[in-house]
Amino acid sequence: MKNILMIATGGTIASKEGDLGLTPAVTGEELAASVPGIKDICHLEVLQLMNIDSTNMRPRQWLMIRDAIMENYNNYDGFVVLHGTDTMAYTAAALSYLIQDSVKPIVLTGSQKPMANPYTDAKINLFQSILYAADDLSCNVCIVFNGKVVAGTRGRKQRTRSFDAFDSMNFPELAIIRDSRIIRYYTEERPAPQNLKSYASLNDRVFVLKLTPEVKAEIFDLLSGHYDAIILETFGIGGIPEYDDSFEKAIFSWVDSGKTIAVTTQVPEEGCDLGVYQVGKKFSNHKGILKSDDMTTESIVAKLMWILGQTDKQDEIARLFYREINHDRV
Ligand SMILES: NC(=O)C[C@H](N)C(=O)O
Repeated sequence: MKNILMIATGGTIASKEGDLGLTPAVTGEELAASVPGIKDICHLEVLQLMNIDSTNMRPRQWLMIRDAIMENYNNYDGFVVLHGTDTMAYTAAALSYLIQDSVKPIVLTGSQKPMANPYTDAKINLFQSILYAADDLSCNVCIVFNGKVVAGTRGRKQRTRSFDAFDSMNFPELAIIRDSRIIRYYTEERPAPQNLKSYASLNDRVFVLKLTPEVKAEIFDLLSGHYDAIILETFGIGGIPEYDDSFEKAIFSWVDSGKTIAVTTQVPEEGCDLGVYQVGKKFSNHKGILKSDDMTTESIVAKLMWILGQTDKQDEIARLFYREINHDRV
């Protein structure tokens, strides 16, 4: 029987109604005890790492989760991280970069309703996550939620209330789970155990700038003292205003000074291509401007924090950015 470590971090799944609203209060042990059938699948142990709403989850907590997994890596066959849904896509992406080529699955899950709610989705999500983590064919970082298995770099919280909270963006779901049956849509290449790579540093000076009509390019100057990288969410497939030259100047001087910029789109699906319209093309081949193609913004944030935690050399930043990791870009 497989040994699975469940790492509890909080979220709605662990929440109770208090005077000020829902807040995490239930332990991982109590959550596991609420779900029938776990003993038939695996031997489960629980580590209570923190108990927070994922709104309060930051890179320092991503590193704590990463450390908990790496410290226990040799003693378990798989890991389930209980996590709030609001920032789960960021954490799943961050873990995808911090722990690469893991033959042992690292599964994130949570719920839209607390475990104690009579109509909760917590039991099935927890059960199916453990089932997936204990399956021989599972590997790498993923989200298991509402019967879907989504690669850790492709998740997005798309709905605030429904049980179907997560979608897999611009990439097929890896599998679906119906009751206790895993139906795989995608055969993952299983990494060789000796190829496991883990990283322990992040640079959190990464900012997402969404273009809106009339936003001022001076924002780049205001950001430069605080951030090393900007992720620019352009219009459509890659439009950047050219009614004057302010954006061109701001963007070129940002990258020419050695800082990082990754260009993406604010449209949720199908990705970015700066080369299509005149309003993007001049940025498409300028040295240092990174093209995000079909990556999610959550993954770009985590990837740049990981890359800038390893290097500040522009060529190396580009090399790592364009390397496909856990299906983050095709
Ligand atoms: N459904 C949830 O888990 C939402 C909660 N606010 C969290 O992200 O921690």
